[in-house]
Amino acid sequence: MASPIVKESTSPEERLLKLLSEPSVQSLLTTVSRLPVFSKEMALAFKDDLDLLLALKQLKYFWNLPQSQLAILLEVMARQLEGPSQAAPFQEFLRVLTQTPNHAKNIKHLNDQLPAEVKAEYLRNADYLETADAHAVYPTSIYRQCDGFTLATKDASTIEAVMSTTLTTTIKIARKVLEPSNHLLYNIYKPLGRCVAVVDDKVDAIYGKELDAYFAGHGIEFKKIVSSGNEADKDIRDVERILVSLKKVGLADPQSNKIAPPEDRFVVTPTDLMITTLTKTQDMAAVGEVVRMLDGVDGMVVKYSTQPSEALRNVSVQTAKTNPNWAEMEKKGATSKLLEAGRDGESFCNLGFCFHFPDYSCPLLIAEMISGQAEGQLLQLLVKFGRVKKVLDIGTFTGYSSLAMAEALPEELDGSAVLVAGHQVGLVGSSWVTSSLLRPTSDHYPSGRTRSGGRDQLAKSCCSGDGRVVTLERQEEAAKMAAENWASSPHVGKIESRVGEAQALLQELASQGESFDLVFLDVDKPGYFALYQTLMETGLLRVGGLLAVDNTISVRCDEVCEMAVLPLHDRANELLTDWREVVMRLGFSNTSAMRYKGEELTGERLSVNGEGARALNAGLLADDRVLQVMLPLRDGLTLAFRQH
Ligand SMILES: C[S@@+](CC[C@H](N)C(=O)[O-])C[C@H]1O[C@@H](n2cnc3c(N)ncnc32)[C@H](O)[C@@H]1O
Repeated sequence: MASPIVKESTSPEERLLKLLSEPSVQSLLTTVSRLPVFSKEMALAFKDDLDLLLALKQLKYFWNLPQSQLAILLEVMARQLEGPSQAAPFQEFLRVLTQTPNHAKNIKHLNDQLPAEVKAEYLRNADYLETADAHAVYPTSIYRQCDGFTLATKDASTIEAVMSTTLTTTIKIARKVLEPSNHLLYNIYKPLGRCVAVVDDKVDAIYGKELDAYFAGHGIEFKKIVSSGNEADKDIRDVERILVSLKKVGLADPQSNKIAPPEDRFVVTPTDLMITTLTKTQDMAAVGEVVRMLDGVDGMVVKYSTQPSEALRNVSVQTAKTNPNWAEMEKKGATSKLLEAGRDGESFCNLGFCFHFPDYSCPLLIAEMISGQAEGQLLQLLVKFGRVKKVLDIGTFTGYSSLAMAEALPEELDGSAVLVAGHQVGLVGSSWVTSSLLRPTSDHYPSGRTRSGGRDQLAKSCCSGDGRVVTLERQEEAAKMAAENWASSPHVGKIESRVGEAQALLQELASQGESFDLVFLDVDKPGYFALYQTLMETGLLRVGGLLAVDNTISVRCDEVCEMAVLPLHDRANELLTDWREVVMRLGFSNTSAMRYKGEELTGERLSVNGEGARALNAGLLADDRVLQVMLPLRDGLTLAFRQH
C-alpha cells in the first residue's frame, strides 16, 4: 500500500505525511508500538528473520524516531515482507528525504500537519501508551527499557522496591562496512545527523582515514575519540577519560535538542534563567540552585506586595492548622518557611508545603487551596480600581478571598445603623438592607449579613458600607470555618455566605435578579466552563464586569518536562524527588497529566482539574464577548473583562 505513495512526484515532506495518514501504515505503527518487542516470545517468533525483528524493535518507538529513520525502517519492512521490488522506491524516497532540513526531527513533530482524524488517532495511541507502556512514548533510549515497582507503608517509613533494566543490542558481522556504497552505518547515523566513535589507537592507525572519508562522503558529522588500546590502560581511569571526552565533543542527551540550547536563549526573566540553568546542568547542585531561585521569586512577590491585614493573616494561620500534615511537618521542620514568615511578621507566600506531601487524605480542608497573599492583594486592587460594589466569590473555602475583597469594598457610612426584625442590622438606604429583608436567609450560613449573629455580630454589621460579597461554598464545614475566620473582622458585615452547589446557587441568584461587578471563580475545575456559561447567559457577570478565574495554567506534565527538565531525563529515577519539586515549584500544580514514565505523581484529581481549566481557556478564547489575560501567578490567574 505504501510504495505507490513514496513513488509520487510530490515533495518528500508531503509524501511522508501521506504515508503517515495511510490507514494501513497508521495501523501498522500503532500496533507495533504496543508490542513487547524486547520479550523472548517476540524474539522467538521472528527468529528466522532477524532484520525484521530489529526493524520492529525500533519501529515501536516510531513516535520519537527521526523522520528519515522511519523511512529506513519502512524500507526494511517492505523488503522483508514484500520483496526487493516493493522496497526499491523507498531508497529513492529516503535519498530525497534526507536532503530536507527537518529529516532528523521526530515524527511526533509532524503531528499538527496531519489531517485532524489521523492526528487524533495518533494522539489517542500516545495517551494509551502513556499509561500502558510509558517507555514507548518517552523512551530514554530505544535500546533500553527500565521498569520499577514500589510498595510503601502508609507513613512512607519503609519502601520496598524492585527495579529492572532491559537492554537490547544488535551485533552485525560484516565486511567492507566503510565502503561508501555500504549503508549499514549510514542507516544508523544519517537520521541522527552525526556519529561519535570511540576507537582505539590501533584501529585509528589502520582505518582512521577511511572512517573520516565514509562519514564525510555521506554528509554525516563525525567525531572520533581515540583511546589507548593497550591492555594495561583498560581500567576505570580510561573509562573516566572517555566519558570526559564524550562530554567535550558535546555528546548530549538527544532529548535536549527539544529545547533551545542555553547559549541561544535570550535570558530575561527568572524563568529563562532557571531553564538555562537546568539545561546546562550535569549535576544536581544546579537543580538546588533553581529551587532557590524559584523560592526567591515567590518570596519577592510576597515581599513587595502590600501586606495583608491581621484578619487575613489569621485566616492563613487557621487554615494551615487544618492540614492533617501540619503537626507532622512542623516536627520535621518542613514548615520552616511558613513559621519563619509568621515570626517575622511577614505573610505567607502560599501554603505550598502541601506539594511535598501530596497525600490529600482529608477531603475538605486542604490548606493548599487557599488563594494566599499575592492573589488576595490583586483582588483587593481590582475591587478598588474598578470601584466594585458587588462581588461574587465562587468557592469560599476558609474565607480568604471573600474577606480580602470585602476589605477593599467601599465603606459608605452615610446612613445610620438600624435594627431590623430584632436581629438584622443594616444602613438606611443601603442596597443590602432591602435585599436581605426581601430574601429569606435561613438557608444561608450565618455570617455578618445573615441572621443569628448575636450582639457582637450586630455591632460588626453596623459598620458595613454598601459593598457586598456573596460567597458560595458546597461544604457546610468550610463555610462554618470561614464565618469563624471573618468574625473578628470589621468587614464581616459585607459578606453573605450561601451553602450549596455553585451551579444551583447561581441559578438562585439569577432568579433573584442579581448581577455582579466582579466574580472570582475558584471551585472544582471540571465545572469551570459550565459555571462560566451560566455567569454569562444569566447576566450574573454584568457587561463591564470582570471575571477572575484561579488555577488556569494547565500544562501537561510532559510539556513541563520538555520545557525544563527533560535534559535530566536519563537520570530521572535518581532525580525524581528533586525534579518533581521543581515542576511543582515552577507553579504548574494544575497539570492535566501527572504521569511521568508511568508513575502517577499526584493523582487523578489534578488530571481532571487540568482538563477543566483547559476547557475554560478554550471557551474564553472562542468567546468574543470577553477580553482576557492569563497571569502566571502561582498556577495561573485569568482576568476576563466582559465587553458586551
Ligand atoms: C480552592 S478552594 C477556594 C479558595 C478560596 N477562594 C480562598 O481564597 O481561599 C475551592 C472551594 O470551593 C468548594 N467547591 C468546589 N466545587 C464546588 C462547587 N461545585 N460548588 C460549590 N463549592 C465548591 C470547595 O469545597 C472548596 O472549599
